[in-house]
Amino acid sequence: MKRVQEVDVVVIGMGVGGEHVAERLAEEGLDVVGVEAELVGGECPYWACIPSKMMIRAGNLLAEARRVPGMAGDSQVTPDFTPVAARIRDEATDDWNDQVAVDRFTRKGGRFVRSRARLAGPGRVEAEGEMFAVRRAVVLATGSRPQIPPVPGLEDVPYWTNRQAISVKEPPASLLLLGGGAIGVELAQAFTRFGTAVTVVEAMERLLPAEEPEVGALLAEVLAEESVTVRTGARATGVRHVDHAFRLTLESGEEIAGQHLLVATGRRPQLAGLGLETVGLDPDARALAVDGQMRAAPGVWGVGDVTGRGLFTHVAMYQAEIAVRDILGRPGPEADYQALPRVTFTDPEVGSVGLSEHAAREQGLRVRTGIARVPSSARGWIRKAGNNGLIKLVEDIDRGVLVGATSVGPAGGEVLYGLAIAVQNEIPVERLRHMMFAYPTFYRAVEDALTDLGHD
Ligand SMILES: Cc1cc2nc3c(=O)[nH]c(=O)nc-3n(C[C@H](O)[C@H](O)[C@H](O)COP(=O)(O)OP(=O)(O)OC[C@H]3O[C@@H](n4cnc5c(N)ncnc54)[C@H](O)[C@@H]3O)c2cc1C
Ligand SMILES: NC(=O)c1ccc[n+]([C@@H]2O[C@H](COP(=O)([O-])OP(=O)(O)OC[C@H]3O[C@@H](n4cnc5c(N)ncnc54)[C@H](O)[C@@H]3O)[C@@H](O)[C@H]2O)c1
Repeated sequence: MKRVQEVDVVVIGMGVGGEHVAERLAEEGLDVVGVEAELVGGECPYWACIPSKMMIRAGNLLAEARRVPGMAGDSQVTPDFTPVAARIRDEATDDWNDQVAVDRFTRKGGRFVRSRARLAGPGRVEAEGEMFAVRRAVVLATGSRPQIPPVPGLEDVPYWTNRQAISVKEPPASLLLLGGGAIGVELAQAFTRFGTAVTVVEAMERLLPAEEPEVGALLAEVLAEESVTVRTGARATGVRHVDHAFRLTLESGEEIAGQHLLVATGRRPQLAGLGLETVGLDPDARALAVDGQMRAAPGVWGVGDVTGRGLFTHVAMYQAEIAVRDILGRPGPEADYQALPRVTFTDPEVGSVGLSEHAAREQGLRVRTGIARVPSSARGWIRKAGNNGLIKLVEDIDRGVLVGATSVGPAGGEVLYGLAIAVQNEIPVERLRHMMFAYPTFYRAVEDALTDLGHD
């Protein structure tokens, strides 16, 4: 017979989403148990956002230094990955030790349990041989895991996921990257800048296929200029690992080789083994269905990647705050994803918000688009080397508001901010047209894109 302990809240999974809920509720004085099977903080600080952005920052420095000739003198760049790997170990992950995060939570009054937890009926959670009787809320924040495609042979070879790629001490001599999505393009560029021979194999017709088609075309050009081999519309039909090398066979019959193989073909919510059926939820669902207040079932809330909405840290944090409010019984707006922003941190950065032109048309909207190219703007022309980019706006003609926008450029993710405000707040396009745009900023290209609206 297990010991039963009464608590107010149990949070299962202490990634960015769960950690935020657990800390906030503990601060509010609730009796909170946080259960984490691996590291408190989850994927983002240890194997994802933060260390990958450290690699990217280092790669960007190399790229800027390589742009000096013809612009500001001479430069000779000798890449060295040692400081990058050291920064990831020392500053980002504390050598994959979460003690600081555990202490932060317990100092706020929470109780931490390192275990894999599961639901054991309404208001019941089992973890580390203990049973918790939960008075107020169970929060499911179990995140996502890599989705591995059914390529024959893949299960038998030592492929990498983001975890191994992030943990390297040296860049590989060559890398096959299966998947040209967010991870694929970010890491392809970061590694090529350190001398890795990278080949990206993307099944769809373009890189970042969920983004506007102009984005995939632009990124393919940028990556090709940096010696990345990009194979789009390419399906892998088999893989072997022979003599310390991976050999990937494509549908065409061609075989490509690399020292390592990184599989970055998407992620799927982590629901297996959670005991969802014990609270009347579908254990085979693709994602945890939640309402606008993050409720999944009576007494059960869900936040973060597990909900399948966006799979971004900022979405997990946004949902976490809504769940906290709701658990505390405080009123507030429901989750609203109409202006969900995304930024892929390539150079140029790819920012987008709301609907792509295709998605808007699929929804039956009458749309028109406007495009401006960053190199044609004053700031882009001044910048010269490394000035690739574009602004694309999608207007709902009937309402006269932007429903989507894309901003690619040297500061594409930051330029997105104004566009996100416009989409979120449905500011009339007519009013945007009469704003002043500081000269010569990158965001001034938005004015050109507004002028271009309707001139398709
Ligand atoms: C390479 C890479 C780069 C990324 N870069 C960015 C970026 O730049 N910006 C951005 O916004 N997003 C980025 N993301 C996405 C971001 O990492 C995720 O959206 C974010 O981590 C989701 O947080 P989460 O709390 O939902 O889940 P997670 O961070 O996955 O945390 C879930 C936690 O639950 C634990 N867990 C699971 N099951 C159980 C159980 N039964 N019991 C106990 N614990 C359990 C897991 O061990 C894990 O620690 C990136 C992802 C990857 C892979
Ligand atoms: N900057 C950021 O915010 C950032 C960066 C990295 C990752 N992430 C998050 O992590 C998640 C996972 O990243 P990801 O790049 O793995 O997923 P993704 O969904 O962004 O891209 C996966 C890509 O793999 C392709 N693909 C799928 N099966 C394939 C196959 N068999 N062969 C070849 N290509 C195939 C898809 O068409 C897609 O382009 C993303 O959805 C994103 O939410 C965010």
